Amino acid sequence: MSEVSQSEIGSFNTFLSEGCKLCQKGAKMVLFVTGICPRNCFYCPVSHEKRTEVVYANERLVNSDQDIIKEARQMDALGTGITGGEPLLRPEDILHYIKLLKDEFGKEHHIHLYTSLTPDRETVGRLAEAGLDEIRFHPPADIWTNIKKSRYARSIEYAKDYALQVGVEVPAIEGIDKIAEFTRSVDCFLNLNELEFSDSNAEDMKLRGFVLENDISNAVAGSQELARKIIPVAGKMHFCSSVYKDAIQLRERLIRIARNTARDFDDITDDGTIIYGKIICENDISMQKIIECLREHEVPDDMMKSTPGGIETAWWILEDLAELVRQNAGEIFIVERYPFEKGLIVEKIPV
Ligand SMILES: C[S@@+](CC[C@H](N)C(=O)[O-])C[C@H]1O[C@@H](n2cnc3c(N)ncnc32)[C@H](O)[C@@H]1O
Ligand code: SF4
Repeated sequence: MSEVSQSEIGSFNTFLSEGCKLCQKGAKMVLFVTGICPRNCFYCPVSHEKRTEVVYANERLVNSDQDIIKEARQMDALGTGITGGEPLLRPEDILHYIKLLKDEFGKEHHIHLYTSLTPDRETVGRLAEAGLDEIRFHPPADIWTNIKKSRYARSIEYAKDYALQVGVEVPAIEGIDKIAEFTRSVDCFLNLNELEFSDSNAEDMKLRGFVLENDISNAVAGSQELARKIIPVAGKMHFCSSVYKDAIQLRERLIRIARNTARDFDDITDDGTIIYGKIICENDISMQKIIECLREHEVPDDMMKSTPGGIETAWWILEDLAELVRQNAGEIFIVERYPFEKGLIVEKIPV
């Protein structure tokens, strides 16, 4: 057995694909291409609203190529994971997006694709030629016992012929021992996701007797243990825990966005949110008076910004000058919010 590395929050692996390494740094953009899918996995996490012909780059609804480029720039993405629904229902769109991202960000921008289909040699060749770096197959659970004789085995061989990094990615449920034997025999990596409850699958999962592991995540009890059991038979494997996915990857992505978009006076927290001071001004005259007051106290112009209805500055400047500013201001606050344009406010503390 290869050496197993573990994180303190449940993930472990003997191998990490390039796509996973970038995802762990929060440097992968998620490009969701069509919510339509011909499969019917009982554990499907795709929300009912998204099961239509939509494209999202992270949480941004995509109406044009520029939306994708903007989102990738905002988070300073080093790569993209293309997911769905079933993205290969839209092969021409996928080829277009791969070329778009490679043209814009260079060959080094790493792209991986999820699919539950079994593309033929020509399709795999076109994906590879467009620049795809990694492909992860998701065979439905009812064929796991016969996977060696399935079309997945063929598609995996095509992908290897075209020098793609190839893996199988499935949730850790009963039957993964068959998948582990298979991935070892064809020498591709195996990614196991800790099975999770979501709004879209909760009813089906409860009916099948699945229960939550604890109160702090959506993880299903027993999924992690199943994954641990197959470490000795799996070759190159990685188990991604629910907490890891939610807590660490999201936090790393927020921190990247914050570093890329924060103004000189924003403080970035360890959670990837930003903190600043906000002065509400009742009219233009009071705004002007406050700007003059800040300047008199040697606050440089790049440490304050006029916004509709107010002025934003560093939280510590606001605290220092609170008594002076208050004479002309409406309310004054310290604000913590997500680092996007119009990002959700986490907390607003009156000063
Ligand atoms: C969300 S799917 C998206 C791409 C595509 N629809 C597919 O299933 O391959 C990506 C991966 O998520 C995992 N997955 C699906 N449902 C899950 C669930 N309820 N809990 C944890 N992982 C899940 C599967 O391992 C799958 O390969
Ligand atoms: S293949 Fe993916 S999108 Fe399709 S039903 Fe299964 S989990 Fe959902």
